[in-house]
Amino acid sequence: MMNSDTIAALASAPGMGAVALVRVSGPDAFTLFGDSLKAVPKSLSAVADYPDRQAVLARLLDADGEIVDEVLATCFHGPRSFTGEDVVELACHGGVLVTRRVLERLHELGIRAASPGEFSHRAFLNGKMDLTQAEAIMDLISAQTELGVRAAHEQLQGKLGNQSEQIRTRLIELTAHVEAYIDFPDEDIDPETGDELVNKVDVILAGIDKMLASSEQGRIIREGVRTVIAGEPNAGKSSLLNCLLGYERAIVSDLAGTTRDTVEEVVNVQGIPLRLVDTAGMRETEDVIEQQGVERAKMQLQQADLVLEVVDVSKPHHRAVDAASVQARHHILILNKSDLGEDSSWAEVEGVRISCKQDHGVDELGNVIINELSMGEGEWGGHAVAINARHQDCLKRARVSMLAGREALVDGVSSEFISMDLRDAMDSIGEIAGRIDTDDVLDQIFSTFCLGK
Ligand SMILES: Nc1nc2c(c(=O)[nH]1)N(C=O)[C@@H](CNc1ccc(C(=O)N[C@@H](CCC(=O)O)C(=O)O)cc1)CN2
Ligand SMILES: Nc1nc2c(ncn2[C@@H]2O[C@H](COP(=O)(O)OP(=O)(O)OP(=O)(O)O)[C@@H](O)[C@H]2O)c(=O)[nH]1
Ligand SMILES: [Mg+2]
Repeated sequence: MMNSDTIAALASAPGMGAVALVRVSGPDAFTLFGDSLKAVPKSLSAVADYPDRQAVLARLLDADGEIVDEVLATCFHGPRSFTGEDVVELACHGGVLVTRRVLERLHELGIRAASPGEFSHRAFLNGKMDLTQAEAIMDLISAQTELGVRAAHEQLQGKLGNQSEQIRTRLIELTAHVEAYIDFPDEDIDPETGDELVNKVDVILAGIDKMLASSEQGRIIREGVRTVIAGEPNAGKSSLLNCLLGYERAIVSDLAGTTRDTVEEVVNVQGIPLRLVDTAGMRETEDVIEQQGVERAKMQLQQADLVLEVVDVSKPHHRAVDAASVQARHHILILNKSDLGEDSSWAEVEGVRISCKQDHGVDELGNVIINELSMGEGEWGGHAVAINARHQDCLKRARVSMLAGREALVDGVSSEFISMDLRDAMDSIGEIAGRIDTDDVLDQIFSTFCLGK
């Protein structure tokens, strides 16, 4: 069992900062130090005697008794620690060489290097947090916007895990009710009870659907919206990218065909991360390099969540982006260069009128984007917890089982079969908080964590 090892890793960023934090966790976290960690206060001889959760000035010594580093050591006596095991945290001097020496010394003492996510994995196995909370830690670290941080914090507090557990509790009650009939094979579920059970199924299904409804928001918060700026050459696509970013990232010129390769940047629009991709203007061309640029633009269009199609509103109506080639669910037409006056052919056309040159209408465009994505405070701000792809998969499977169970109920199928569907649903829901996952699944989830977590 992995938990018999005592492990160590750098918890802070490597090679940076004045102080680096090295975490040691495991059953022998205190004893393995032996005489190698010498507290400055003479009254403290063994690490196990250090006062719980108090920083102690100490010297880490090598095999010859030479100083490896002067550290502040803090002991957390299990189970009251992050992992639930005995933990020693060493606040060392920062710097690549010092921290490397400290880790090497720990390995000499029999403390193994932790793998990515191993601390969180242990915390999970020791019941310190559920799987959604463990996932929230990584979301928190990789959050790109305030909203991302807020959503991760809510999940870390257990909101999502509680929601799924609530559904699971309802399911347990319902299953018990259905299974009460199994012991009496001659007794069918009477119609009145049948209706009552169907209602209960529907309440549970509604709960599942409510959680599922946050999946797009979840993906947007965690990964950002793949936003592709496309249109004909010279329409002002690169100007729009620069406008949204607030600095001159891409080359802008009055020559059609300026942008060749795609240019990618992340921009924060009202708390929502947009992964902006500026592309080459779409046109038939003899230029081989430009042709490749246009090919790349087309490829980007196929992967987009949101397409910002830019046209030059001062010129006669023409659209280079073939609407049929856009698979994105969200598509916004941007009528740029409104400062030059609008050609009458655009009069009836709906879209957002802006001028990148005068920085006019760009804030309004932000509002339109947020509305288009249903990410406004009103729609979204109230319940900042959003599910990830794994949760979505569990919920979808639960949904399928619930629908099968519902059908069986309505058809008056024997309660044994109904109960099997309900139990499948229960298992799928349980996977969200990590109740019944196999070691393989857990290893896979935690291996995506960063080292030291
Ligand atoms: N120095 C340090 N800072 C850190 C962490 C850490 O591990 N070490 N964390 C790592 O991510 C985060 C804090 N998370 C933590 C969560 C729980 C416990 C803990 O000791 N829990 C015990 C005691 C709770 C109590 O006081 O009652 C427990 O759950 O039993 C520690 C850190 C951020 N800052
Ligand atoms: N008057 C006016 N000119 C603009 C506006 N936006 C962009 N331009 C100008 O239009 C020209 C083309 O702008 P770009 O941003 O390079 O256009 P693009 O769509 O990226 O062009 P390609 O990369 O060649 O496909 C530049 O001279 C810009 O200064 C605008 O709102 N008003
Ligand atoms: Mg360009």
